[in-house]
Amino acid sequence: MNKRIMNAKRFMTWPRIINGLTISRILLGLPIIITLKNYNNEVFIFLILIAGLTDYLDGYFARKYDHKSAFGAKLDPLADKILLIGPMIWLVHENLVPLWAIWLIISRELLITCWRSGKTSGGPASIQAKYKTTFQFASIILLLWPKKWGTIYTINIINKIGYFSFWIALFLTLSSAINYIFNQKEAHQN
Ligand SMILES: O=P(O)(O)OC[C@H](O)CO
Repeated sequence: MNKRIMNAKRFMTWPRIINGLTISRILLGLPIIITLKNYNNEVFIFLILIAGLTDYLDGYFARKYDHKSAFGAKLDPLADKILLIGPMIWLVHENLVPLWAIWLIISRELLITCWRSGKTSGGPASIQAKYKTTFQFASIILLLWPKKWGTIYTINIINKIGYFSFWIALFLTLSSAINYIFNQKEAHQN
């Protein structure tokens, strides 16, 4: 086999691919903010969906190839937070959600990051927290749905579903934090 291909294969180990996917999600945070600032919501949706895909794939590969690690358990939720905090602040900027709700979410995310940093296991994400992140993603996407992608009527409905999802996300954000802190055995390793 060609030496270069062999070297590339040796470099592309599963832990590197998994962490690479997670880090790419962090890096997507900046272009995502720039697209929002430029009101380019079409590209924003495209980028955030790619970020969502990396979130799915890093977890999928970690489970499939049994490469779960404490480092990965800490990095993966942190990447989600770094990615989503920008669009959440943007929701306030656009008067789509109240400032106090985003303050609660950001405070919770900082608190749980601090809690997780002290865990030797990495404090793997609970199922409830995974739903929380899914609802955060979904509400951001639906609230910032491009105006060109539908009629006034359909956009209005999409935005309303997004607004409703946002409150579910807030509820899950707070309740999952309470479960982490008071019921730590419920956390799942996946
Ligand atoms: O609530 P956390 O900090 O456990 O984060 C959950 C992750 O974002 C799920 O992928």
